[in-house]
Amino acid sequence: MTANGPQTVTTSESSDSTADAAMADNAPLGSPRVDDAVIESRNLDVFYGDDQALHGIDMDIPERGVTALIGPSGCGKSTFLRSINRMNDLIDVARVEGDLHFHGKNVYDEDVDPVALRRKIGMVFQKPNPFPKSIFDNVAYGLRVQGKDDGDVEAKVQTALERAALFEEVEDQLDSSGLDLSGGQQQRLCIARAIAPDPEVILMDEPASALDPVATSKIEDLVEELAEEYTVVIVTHNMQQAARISDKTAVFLTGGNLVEFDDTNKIFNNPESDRVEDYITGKFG
Ligand SMILES: Nc1ncnc2c1ncn2[C@@H]1O[C@H](COP(=O)(O)OP(=O)(O)OP(=O)(O)O)[C@@H](O)[C@H]1O
Repeated sequence: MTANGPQTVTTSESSDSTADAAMADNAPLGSPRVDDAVIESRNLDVFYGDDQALHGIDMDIPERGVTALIGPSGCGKSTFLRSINRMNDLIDVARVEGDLHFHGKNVYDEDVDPVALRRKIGMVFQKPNPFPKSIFDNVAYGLRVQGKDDGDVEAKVQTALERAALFEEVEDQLDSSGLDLSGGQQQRLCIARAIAPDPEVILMDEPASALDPVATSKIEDLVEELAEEYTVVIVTHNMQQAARISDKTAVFLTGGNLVEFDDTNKIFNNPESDRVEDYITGKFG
């Protein structure tokens, strides 16, 4: 943890009844706990300076499948996503309290190396951001950082490009710049770059919002395929997209609260909360 990095207060093992009551008050509707959780958020608060962006987030993310984070602008979806692999460490004023467990280990413990963590929990951003390097070098980048630049690198690059549904389109131009690809291809290249180091979890922050409908549909198909092997957590503004591709949906609402978390079918067809129903049906956005 850097001097400017987030501070952590461990609260999940507290037996203090007041703390338990406070957590219960904040508990989202639906089924925030799952049996096969790979990520467990417990009473997670995130602050930017004096402003609190997330309040007591309590949520389990199951292994494999797609978990969608939805909600109006500014409700803290990206902040929560970045908390999972400690990308908020890179924001000087960000501070995290509470626990975020990955396979039972709090990622904010002092002995966790955030760089190693991000190899296990990769990230794809809203705007495709390939490096100004060749297609091959973009995908090989993570492997080289890991010191895995052995004889296997070519095979691993090919596998990652295949998994990202891009290999057939670029196999004759692996030495060309990644920046010469179309927007949709660039985003699939970024997905290939994220999966080359063989992560377990892929975080996606509105990965299709900068793309046209055809490229968006390819990304959606790809997300569903990847979810057979990886745990995918995706932020999206597009409710139809969340309904189409996710298994679980978390609804955050203004003020940084997780209001409801449940199976996607339940959230979209029969939510517990009236506010979630109003949001889903477009009464506010
Ligand atoms: N780097 C930052 N510094 C200060 N405040 C921030 C920072 N990033 C986000 N915030 C604030 O935290 C709150 C949550 O923002 P966040 O981007 O997580 O919301 P979001 O739901 O992902 O929004 P959007 O859908 O518009 O991307 C907002 O009030 C935002 O202004």
